[in-house]
Amino acid sequence: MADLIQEEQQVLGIDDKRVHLEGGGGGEKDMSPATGSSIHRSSSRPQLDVSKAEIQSNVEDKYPTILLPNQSDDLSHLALDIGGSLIKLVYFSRHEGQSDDDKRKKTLKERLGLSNGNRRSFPILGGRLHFVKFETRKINECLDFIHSKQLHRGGGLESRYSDSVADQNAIIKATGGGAYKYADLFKERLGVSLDKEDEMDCLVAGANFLLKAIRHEAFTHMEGQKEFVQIDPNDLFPYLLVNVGSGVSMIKVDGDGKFERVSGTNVGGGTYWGLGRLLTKCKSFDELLELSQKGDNSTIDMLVGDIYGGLDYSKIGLSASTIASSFGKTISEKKELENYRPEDISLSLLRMISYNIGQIAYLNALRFKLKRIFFGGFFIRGHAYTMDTISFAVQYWSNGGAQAMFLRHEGFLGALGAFMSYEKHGLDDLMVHQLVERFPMGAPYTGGKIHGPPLGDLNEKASHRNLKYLIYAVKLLKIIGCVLELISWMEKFLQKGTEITAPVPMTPVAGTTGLGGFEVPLSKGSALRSDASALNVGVLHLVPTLEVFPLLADPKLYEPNTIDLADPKELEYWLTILSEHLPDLVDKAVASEGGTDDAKRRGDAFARAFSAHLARLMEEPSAYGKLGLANLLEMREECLREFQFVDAYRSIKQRENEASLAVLPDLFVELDSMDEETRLLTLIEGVLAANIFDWGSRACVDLYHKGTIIEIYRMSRNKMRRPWRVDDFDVFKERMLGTGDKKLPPHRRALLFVDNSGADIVLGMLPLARELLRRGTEVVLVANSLPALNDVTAMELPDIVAEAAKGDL
Ligand SMILES: Nc1ncnc2c1ncn2[C@@H]1O[C@H](COP(=O)(O)OP(=O)(O)O)[C@@H](O)[C@H]1O
Ligand SMILES: CC(C)(COP(=O)(O)O)[C@@H](O)C(=O)NCCC(=O)O
Ligand SMILES: [Mn+2]
Repeated sequence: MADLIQEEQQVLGIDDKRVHLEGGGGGEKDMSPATGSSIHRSSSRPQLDVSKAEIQSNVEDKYPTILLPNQSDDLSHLALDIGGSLIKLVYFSRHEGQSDDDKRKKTLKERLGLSNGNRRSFPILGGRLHFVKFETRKINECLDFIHSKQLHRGGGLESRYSDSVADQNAIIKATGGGAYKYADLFKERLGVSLDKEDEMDCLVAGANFLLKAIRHEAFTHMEGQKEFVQIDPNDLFPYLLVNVGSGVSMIKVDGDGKFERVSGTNVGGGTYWGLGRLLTKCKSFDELLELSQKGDNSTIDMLVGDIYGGLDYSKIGLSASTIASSFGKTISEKKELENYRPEDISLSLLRMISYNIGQIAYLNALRFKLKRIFFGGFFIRGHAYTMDTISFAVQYWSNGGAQAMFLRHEGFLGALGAFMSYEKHGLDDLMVHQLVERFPMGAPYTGGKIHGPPLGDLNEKASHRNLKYLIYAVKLLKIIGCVLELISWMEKFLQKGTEITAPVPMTPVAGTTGLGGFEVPLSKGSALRSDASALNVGVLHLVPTLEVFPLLADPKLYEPNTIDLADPKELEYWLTILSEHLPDLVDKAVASEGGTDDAKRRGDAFARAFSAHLARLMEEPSAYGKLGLANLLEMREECLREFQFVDAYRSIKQRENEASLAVLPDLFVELDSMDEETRLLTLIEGVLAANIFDWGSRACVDLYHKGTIIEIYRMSRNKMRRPWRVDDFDVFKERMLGTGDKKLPPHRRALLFVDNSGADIVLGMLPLARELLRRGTEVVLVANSLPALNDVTAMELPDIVAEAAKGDL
């Protein structure tokens, strides 16, 4: 067993079977001096330079940092798109723990109670892309934001440069008309120069990047139904990009950097907002959009039926309910503006402009024989009615030949494009799986503390607590997606325990639209959150070391979500499971932090925030993009982490590891008494039997109460009857033991992907690893880098293995 801790032993970190190729040994693909930096290019701007990288390690340091000798602190990380209506910001922040975050790491280390040792570390390289927007007329708020986050100073908050000397040379990439208009203001207020990038170049670069790099970025929206489309990056071009900002640009895109602006219209987002404001006195765009949801446009629009005495004009295919003339009814001399409902005006206007844009887009697609049209720009605003109207126009006029698609990062194309124009960050080289979208889960992660007493006794009956969470969830639901407001709301809520007014999702309205073909979509998917910053666009986490395991039979087909939650029944089932499991999880999380008052408060806040997300998903399954089970579970872990629960199952894992380690020597004796063939079968049966110890499964949790670990393990092992559901044992046996005289050399290296703590790793996987090591095979244990339920993490493995080795005499 001492073999297990020999130098060859490596531990890799994985997130759902995507492997971080990091840590020591041969896994450090991205850091090896030999491979150098694949994203290194010569340019004036610095980037994440991984050439000559090495792991810094000394005996006491369990978390040695990765030294990037060629890495400047000054990562290019902010770009702007200053449009006629809105300023869009895209900025990059490095992952915590990479630079000056050692303090946090120390406390994490202390909290986990980890011992010393000369072990390899698993730092997370990379960073996050954030998306924020401001109204152009409130540019000062934007300047304040940039200043408060020190985004204009190259290295962000952790910048070494503390005064303005370095800033005088700072350059920020900027696009949109405002890059010209406000250049002096930026120089004056922040001391930075705006490096102007062409708006069309940026729109195209942003769209191409998103469509290639983000899974399920594009979707269709027809009659209230959103469907994500997976675009094949090799079959993307040509397409028509329609950016609906203040005005509308239509661009035929033939490749990266290959495009032509073929058309445009001055009837765009600014027209809807401007005319709408004049006609309805609305104070904000969202208010105007919200009004439209309660509108009935048949009081404003002149329908075919109004002209034809209620009849269809079927000869040319027009039904009585088709709009013949937008706003045509308002010619009536008997009525003035105040006699019309603002709701109806807003809907009529929205429909007129959306339909017109859809129609012009189609005509241009026809002109250039383009089948796919992507619509971006903040006019879309993820609004169901807008998207349905555009889709309807495209579909109707093209007879189904062309398809309208929308983008989740709709309004950020230009800003992303400007961001990409920094030559050296190498973002464009990234593969699909290296960007992982994460959503702020509601914790006051800006550094604010959760104040006040825990709300309610955590030992209350589960059902009561479920109900309580549900009520809070409904309240919280009103504000999810609105990060900045959410934080202050959450803090206030926890301080006072009273309801604070928050933006309310709009109620469903159904009615005639005169659109000729479909009704006003229900509020499903159309709820507006009056945020100026967040939409439902998550932060894109850039994880340059996250790779799909290359030795999978077909890595391209790898899909971490084993269950697709697109089926409403499946979704309801899982949301219910997670909801029911919540009180139990909170108890464990609180216990893992010593059951302190602070932990209880955080536990309570976590439960409310997570319930709110569940409720939101129940209402709108695609609120956060395409959803699979793995995403849902990851969301829960993210949420726990945001509420500072570093490892909710820590004490359970410890207990189970100890219990399993205590019986491991007996198991070794039992295994060693067997002949080779029986032992091999018993080992594999053991792997299968031990894997049932999973706290994610209700049935298993019930089982735990019925016996000791070794009893349950033996019972399960004895119950194994071949053939198993997936049974390759005969092939495996032949490879391991050979047939007759034919013996094969041992495997050179085996990667064991390990799952749960306790019996699974100790009684299942380690005996198998030991067997392989005895045969001279190098063994690599591959585990999650971050805790998830009772999963064993890469960081925990060395201690477990060391303990196990003690029992192998
Ligand atoms: N919070 C908001 N304030 C103003 N306009 C908004 C808002 N949200 C969406 N819009 C719509 O988006 C349009 C601006 O879209 P955008 O793509 O940012 O264009 P621009 O680059 O011209 O600012 C506005 O004209 C309006 O129709
Ligand atoms: C001038 C613009 C490129 C500016 O971009 P915006 O701020 O609207 O995003 C755009 O408003 C536009 O394309 N307008 C339409 C002009 C026309 O083709 O008639
Ligand atoms: Mn724009």
